[in-house]
Amino acid sequence: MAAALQTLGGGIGITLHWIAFTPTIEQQATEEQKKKWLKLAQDVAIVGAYAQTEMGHGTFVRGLETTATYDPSTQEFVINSPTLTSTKWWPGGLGKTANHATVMAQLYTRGKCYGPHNFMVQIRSLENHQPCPGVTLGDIGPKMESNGNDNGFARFDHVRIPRENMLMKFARVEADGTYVQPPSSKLAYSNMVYLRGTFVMSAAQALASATTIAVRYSCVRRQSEMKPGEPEPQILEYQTQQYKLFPQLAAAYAFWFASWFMTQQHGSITGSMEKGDMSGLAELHALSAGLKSYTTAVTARGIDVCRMACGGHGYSHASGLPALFGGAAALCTAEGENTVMMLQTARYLVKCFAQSQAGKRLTGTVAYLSAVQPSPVAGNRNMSDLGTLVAAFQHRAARMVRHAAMQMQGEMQKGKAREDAWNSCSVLLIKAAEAHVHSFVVRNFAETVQTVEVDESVRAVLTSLCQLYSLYGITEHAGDFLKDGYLTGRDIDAASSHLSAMLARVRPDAVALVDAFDLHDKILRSVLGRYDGRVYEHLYEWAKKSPLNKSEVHESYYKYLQPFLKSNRAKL
Ligand SMILES: CCCCC/C=C/C(=O)SCCNC(=O)CCNC(=O)[C@H](O)C(C)(C)COP(=O)(O)OP(=O)(O)OC[C@H]1O[C@@H](n2cnc3c(N)ncnc32)[C@H](O)[C@@H]1OP(=O)(O)O
Ligand SMILES: Cc1cc2nc3c(=O)[nH]c(=O)nc-3n(C[C@H](O)[C@H](O)[C@H](O)COP(=O)(O)OP(=O)(O)OC[C@H]3O[C@@H](n4cnc5c(N)ncnc54)[C@H](O)[C@@H]3O)c2cc1C
Repeated sequence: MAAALQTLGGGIGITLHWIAFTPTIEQQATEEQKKKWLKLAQDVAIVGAYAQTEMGHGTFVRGLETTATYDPSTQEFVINSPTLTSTKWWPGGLGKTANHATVMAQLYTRGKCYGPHNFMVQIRSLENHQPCPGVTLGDIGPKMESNGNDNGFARFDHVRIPRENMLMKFARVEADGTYVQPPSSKLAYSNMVYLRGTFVMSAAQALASATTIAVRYSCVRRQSEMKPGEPEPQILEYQTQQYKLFPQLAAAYAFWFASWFMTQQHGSITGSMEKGDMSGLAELHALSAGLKSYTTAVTARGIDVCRMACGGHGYSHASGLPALFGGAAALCTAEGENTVMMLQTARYLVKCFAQSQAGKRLTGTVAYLSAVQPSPVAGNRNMSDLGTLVAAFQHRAARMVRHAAMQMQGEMQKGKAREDAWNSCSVLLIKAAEAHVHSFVVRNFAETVQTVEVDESVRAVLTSLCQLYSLYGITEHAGDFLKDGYLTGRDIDAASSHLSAMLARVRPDAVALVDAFDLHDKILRSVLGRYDGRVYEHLYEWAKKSPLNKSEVHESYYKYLQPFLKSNRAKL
């Protein structure tokens, strides 16, 4: 559902009801509260927004200014927006659609602040949809994309809600105002972890859509002469076109497989957390934050590569690519800005590295950090072997994590405070965390293709795609692999020539590989990416529907151009 809604460009008022509001009830409400709100939400008898971000703070959740102050005399919370910057700003559907919102606010009880917690607040009347007393609501105005979604603002003027409206699955406030701690203070953020995980699938779907459009169009479009006098070839025959598109196609597959892993990991770790075992929370957070950041960033860049690969027609809204880009750009910022998210992954990696140095054997997605040897053994590597490629990515990531962590340690030994050392190493840390996530995506891709049992030929083509993805990553980041001599210049040359071979090998299957995404024309909404390939006829039909073509002579002619031309002619 989440990915399907985001395919609509994250673009309708009810999107956040499904992807954030309802899951927040599922994850943060007690059984009693679920009985009250979950069915209403599932049946859309109430419509909700997820109201966390404020005008002044999005990233720094601890810095939110909205307050929820408990009043034991009435057993109510008072929700208040004390400053302009505390105005809730951005939540999807908040402006005009929602009549309820889960509101993240600083919880005060018995004079003490316990940090951000979630509260269920009714914001509009269920009778006439007018804002409830004390609530000011509105839309924040046009955005880069997703303008069918009324991202909104909300201000609360001492709005009273019953005590039972605090989502109390983890933390509680008793009737007398006693605060009961949750098993982990970060459980109030569990819905963000969930949503970040779903963004990985949204990224995969967006990149799959863009590559479907660009690969299909590249088979329809013919341009130039490859050999003098011969018919114009399909532009997909040009190696440079394949080099633009096939790495994006491979990344779309890699991200689907990563999203499957993420979903499975989320289910298994949250299952353990339900039983009181919180040990997987840090890894789940680090993995979801890093994957969200990496996949959405690569997707946004990849969609733009697809746009340019479609030449002039790619720039037209008829291609569907500008809208896809706008949607992917939102994924880079929403649900945790990408740099900030990658730094969270780096934070986890630095901790794991320190544990490994102290002799602890690491497990899960970071196990390789203790297994990889710091001193590389150079040699003639078989750069078409998937095992070799996976090992190379792990070595690169382990070296970069070690380098960033040691650099930080060095700065601290020279007397810098930890926070200052962190900031001055944060570019290195980001790169190390990206290398870690990249290495995870490669390994997961390689492991997934090995499990394909249905058909030998399907496994073969997916293996080629996985090799292509890995070799492209190595040639793009050659310096990282060469730095400590793990790969040699000859290895990189071998990687480049294997990559060229893979481009040629994937070419005959390229259309089948995008058709396999099974994206209906109604979902793609692209003239260039039509399944039937009838691009030119439909481009002409599409243009005829342009609002400027409603009349033969546009009204602006009579208003501006005609008098202007007349006066110019009179001067002659
Ligand atoms: C396009 C269509 C749909 C769009 C839908 C969009 C919806 C939204 O955008 S909803 C709003 C989303 N907002 C965010 O995602 C806010 C991002 N910020 C944060 O999540 C956090 O504040 C933070 C990750 C930036 C951390 O803040 P910080 O104040 O520096 O650290 P804390 O004191 O809060 O954390 C200390 C400790 O806890 C770990 N941690 C942080 N978050 C989580 C988490 N979700 N789960 C588990 N653990 C978490 C953090 O790593 C620290 O760990 P230690 O290193 O062990 O101390
Ligand atoms: C399309 C869209 C939909 C959204 N929907 C919702 C919604 O439904 N509900 C909701 O509550 N919110 C929503 N948001 C808000 C969104 O969650 C925030 O915009 C996002 O978390 C980023 O926070 P920010 O705007 O404060 O960015 P900022 O943190 O101000 O980022 C600005 C810059 O500062 C940098 N920066 C900030 N902190 C650090 C740091 N610690 N270290 C290094 N660099 C840093 C960032 O990397 C970035 O370059 C939405 C946003 C968008 C764009």
